[in-house]
Amino acid sequence: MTLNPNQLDAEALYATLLADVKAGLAGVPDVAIVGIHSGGAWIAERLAADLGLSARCGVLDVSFYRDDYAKKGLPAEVKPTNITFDVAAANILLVDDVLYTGRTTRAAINELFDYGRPARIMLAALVDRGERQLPVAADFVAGHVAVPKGQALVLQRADDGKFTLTIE
Ligand SMILES: O=P(O)(O)OC[C@H]1O[C@H](OP(=O)(O)OP(=O)(O)O)[C@H](O)[C@@H]1O
Ligand SMILES: O=c1cc[nH]c(=O)[nH]1
Repeated sequence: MTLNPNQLDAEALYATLLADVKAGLAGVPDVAIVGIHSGGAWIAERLAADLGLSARCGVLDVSFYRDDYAKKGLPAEVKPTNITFDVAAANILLVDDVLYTGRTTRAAINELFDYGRPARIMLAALVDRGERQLPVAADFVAGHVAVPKGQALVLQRADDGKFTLTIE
């Protein structure tokens, strides 16, 4: 679905993503969910709770795995990666809020492989803004939106856990 950038309903998008993921993962064994810090981790946490998989939910901070790490160094805040399930042979749903160039996905896959050899990695994103620089595609995506270069899609989580998505 192509979205109007002025009318982004993050809660409706989340509901769509949840339904798609639920259908797509039906019958898949050894599923684990991993979110990319920070927006992807919030979505992963909520998907895991809604799918009864909270015990197999992890978080990745890809800062050390970015392809521009040598040039840019670390951001002010780096959250620890936390993977407590066995990655080897798991069917992993990697979750991010926004899919853009694909470089964050590449970094996350590299990091995951340092934990073991998964059976499969699938990718879920709340929104896809196109403009890929790497051959990356999401298995599950709730909507597509065109955003001018230089602007960012920003996901926020309120105290009640609800999501909002804005262009800044
Ligand atoms: O496909 P890409 O071009 O890599 O872009 C997607 C990533 O960019 C944003 O993260 P950002 O690096 O802005 O960090 P944040 O999640 O902490 O805002 C977004 O949350 C994705 O993780
Ligand atoms: O590795 C990465 C991840 C996100 N963005 C980049 O430019 N590089």
